[in-house]
Amino acid sequence: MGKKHEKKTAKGRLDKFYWLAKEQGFRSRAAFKLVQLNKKFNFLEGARCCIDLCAAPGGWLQVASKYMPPSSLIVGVDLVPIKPIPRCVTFAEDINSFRCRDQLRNELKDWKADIVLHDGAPNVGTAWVQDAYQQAELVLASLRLAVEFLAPGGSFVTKVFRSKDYNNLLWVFNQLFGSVEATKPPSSRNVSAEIFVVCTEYKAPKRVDPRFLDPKHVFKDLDPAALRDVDAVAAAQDGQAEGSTPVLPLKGEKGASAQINVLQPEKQRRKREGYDDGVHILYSALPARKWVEGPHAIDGLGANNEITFKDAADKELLAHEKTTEDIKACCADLKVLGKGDFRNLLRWRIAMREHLGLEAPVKKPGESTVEVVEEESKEPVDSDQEIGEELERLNEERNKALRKERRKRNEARARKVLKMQLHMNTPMDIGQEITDETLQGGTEDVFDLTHRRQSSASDDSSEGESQSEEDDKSENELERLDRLQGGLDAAYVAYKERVAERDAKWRAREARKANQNREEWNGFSEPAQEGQADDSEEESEGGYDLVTRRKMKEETYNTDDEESDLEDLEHRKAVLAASNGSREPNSALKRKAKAQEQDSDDEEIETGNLVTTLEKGTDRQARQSRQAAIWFDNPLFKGVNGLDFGAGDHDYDEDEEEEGSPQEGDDSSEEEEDDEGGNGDEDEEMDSDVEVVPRNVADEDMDDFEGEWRYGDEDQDEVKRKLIERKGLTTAEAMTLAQQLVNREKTKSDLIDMGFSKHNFAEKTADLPAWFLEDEGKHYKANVPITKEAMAALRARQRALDARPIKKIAEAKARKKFKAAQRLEKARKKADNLNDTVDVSEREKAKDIEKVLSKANKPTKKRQITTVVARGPNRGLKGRPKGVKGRYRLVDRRQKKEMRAQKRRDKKAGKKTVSSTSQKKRVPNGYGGR
Ligand SMILES: C[S@@+](CC[C@H](N)C(=O)[O-])C[C@H]1O[C@@H](n2cnc3c(N)ncnc32)[C@H](O)[C@@H]1O
Repeated sequence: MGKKHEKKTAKGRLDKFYWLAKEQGFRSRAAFKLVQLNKKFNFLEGARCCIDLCAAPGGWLQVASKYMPPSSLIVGVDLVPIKPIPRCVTFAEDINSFRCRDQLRNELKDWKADIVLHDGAPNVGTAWVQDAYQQAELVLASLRLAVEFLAPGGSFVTKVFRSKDYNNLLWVFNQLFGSVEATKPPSSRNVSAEIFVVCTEYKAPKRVDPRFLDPKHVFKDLDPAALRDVDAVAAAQDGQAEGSTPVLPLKGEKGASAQINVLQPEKQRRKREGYDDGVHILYSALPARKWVEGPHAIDGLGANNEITFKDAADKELLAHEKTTEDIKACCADLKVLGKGDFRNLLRWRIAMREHLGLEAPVKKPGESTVEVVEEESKEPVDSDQEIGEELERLNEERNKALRKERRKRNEARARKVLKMQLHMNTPMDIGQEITDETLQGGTEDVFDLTHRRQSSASDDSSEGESQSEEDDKSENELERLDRLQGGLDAAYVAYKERVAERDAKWRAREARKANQNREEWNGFSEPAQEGQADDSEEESEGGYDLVTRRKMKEETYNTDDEESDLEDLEHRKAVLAASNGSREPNSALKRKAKAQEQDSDDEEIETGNLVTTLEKGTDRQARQSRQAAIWFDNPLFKGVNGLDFGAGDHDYDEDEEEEGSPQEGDDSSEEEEDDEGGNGDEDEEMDSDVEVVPRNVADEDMDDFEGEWRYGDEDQDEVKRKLIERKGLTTAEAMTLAQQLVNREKTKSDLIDMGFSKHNFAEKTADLPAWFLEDEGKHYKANVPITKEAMAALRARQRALDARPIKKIAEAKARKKFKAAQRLEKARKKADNLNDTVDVSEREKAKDIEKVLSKANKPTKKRQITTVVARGPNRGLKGRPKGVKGRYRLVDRRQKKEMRAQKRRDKKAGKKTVSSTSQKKRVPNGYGGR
């Protein structure tokens, strides 16, 4: 797919910068153009006052506000109102109007602007030349304002289209600014003819010649050839005193403009030269005789609006038999003719020339009519070849249309298959009942009623309809291929189901799910008990199965309500039916289908996937309502607001609409994305890349906060940072990139560039089967190279993590450290006190301090607990036993023996002696230290 084609589609427009703008909260992708221009020229950082002309939706304003110092004045103006942007003043006005100038004066007061920005694009989409001219005029209007409001030395940044006026504009810029540089930032699409001109060092002349700012003068009277001549420009400037008007070079003789070659209009389009010089008249007529006799046949057709038959000489031609009504009509308005018409006119001209004796008829072998090659125009007109070409073109167009339609159908089918995989759809939707048969190798779609009708109809058709029959055939063939594709997809889904079902884990999961459903829908069993023939069975099935069964009994089970959970069950059944069916021989399948046609409704339900529904729209709606009524019949729903079936449906639609609905002016829907700043369609070459970025609902909410500034949201950065801090760089790829960033092997923009690759924008839906997409999803990924060092770093980090002590140990260590610090602090205070005592000699003081400090450094001794056996005088003792100091524990004899034995055993086993404190807990008889 060529780039140009890509660009035409909405998807082609949503490129890297569109997504970046969305991600970074810019209102349009155009914001990146200013970011990139500023990166190159650095005009925003030092500016205190900025005027943004044609600023809607406000991407440039956001950038200006981000890069300019906090207290700067930023004023934005556009034809359409701009949603408020923090730190920016905006108003809606035409930049050509005096009101705009007055309002700018009002906002700026006595300030002068350091920078004037202009990214304006007129409401384009007409002819290229007109669009280009309007753009050039808009540039001049912005220059007019820049000249009025810019401070000396200020900058003017403007968008210009590469048209014939481009050089003229550049010449004017050069007169007013010290430095003028044209550049195309990377974010500006290559297909767009726009280019940005950055003019710096404004000369601020005391008086500017009004002709500089007058489009009539700048674009019409300036000779581009002279402007390109540097010497001429220099000479023009040399002659000027500062502040006075430079002499504008006079326009030289205009050469004859290239006429539009009516037989090759597409070539003309590619020539972006803007206006032909000297073309001021909109309408011109050419007398028929003059055209026939003249040398420039093709040019005559391109340059004129009409061929007239006013004079007697012309009337002679008008009376000629070859001057048919068709020819007359063609001559009446040349501007509406196509290639074929022009060819007819040229043939008529040759005939007239022969009639007038200006050309001798030239006989070609095997041809009765004579075609004269027109020497003057150097345009040989070979009718056979041309007609052949024309036919070829028409065929090509038709094939293209067919291909497009087919692609659309395939896309729709792919979406349905996807929905089916997500259990959002029924296999009926993709015609699975038909494709199963097709998969068996059958050439006929036996169960396709429409096909049968078509084939029987074709039997009756007459010979005269053979062409339409052929068309039908090719259509049928396409449909058959589509169905075959659909069948393959369905078979793939069935295969996946089978594989999954073989997996024990999957079965367990499904069982759990089924149980949940039953629990959830048990409520349905209650009404079902009312006199149903197969009550017991239904009870044992639970709510879900029950409601399904009831539905099946009521009518054909063929809903396409995508939201319905009921379809899950149907889908499973259909998939299983498909997988079983695919194993049946072809004839058996046909027999089965015939039998089904005769079967009762109930049986149809069981195998109903093979029958095309004949329901009308209203019946279907009524049935769906009944289904919904049964569903919401469940007492579980009682008292739940908004679960009225109809209302629920409506709500859903509304939600969908809201999501898809365009928001306000600057916030766009898909349609708006194709517009330039919401100003209607624009010619692709004129595209100025203002892809307005739609905003999330969350973003809108954020805006509701007063003074909330979404761009560069600190909180978001903080959240991201914390996430990385918490999770760390866990993959070798991330580690590699991080290292490359640190080592300056890669820059931030390199990383952003790497993030956008073919993997982001590959068309993955068109014409591709589901199994392929799934496989692609797994394997079609960007392969980011990793380095040895990154792997080593990750491993080292993992080892360090593994070696980390457990939490309790870490806590104990921290406690120990804390206590040591406390001891030291205490000792320090003591030492200070000692130092302050006056009646002690220095030597003694030093000795005491040393003692205190050494004591503090010693680990504290564990307090000794003396164990005292309660016998003899100590038996039944109340109070402290005699001769025992410090803490003591009174135990009986047996306990003391047990403790000793335990110590011995522990020593033998090499265990640490059980501390007296922990031992204390084990005292069985409740004795404890006092
Ligand atoms: C390409 S958009 C500007 C995008 C803007 N720089 C941004 O970053 O969001 C062009 C804008 O020019 C505006 N425009 C065109 N003609 C205008 C005029 N005569 N006066 C004011 N604005 C004009 C359009 O309304 C449109 O919003």
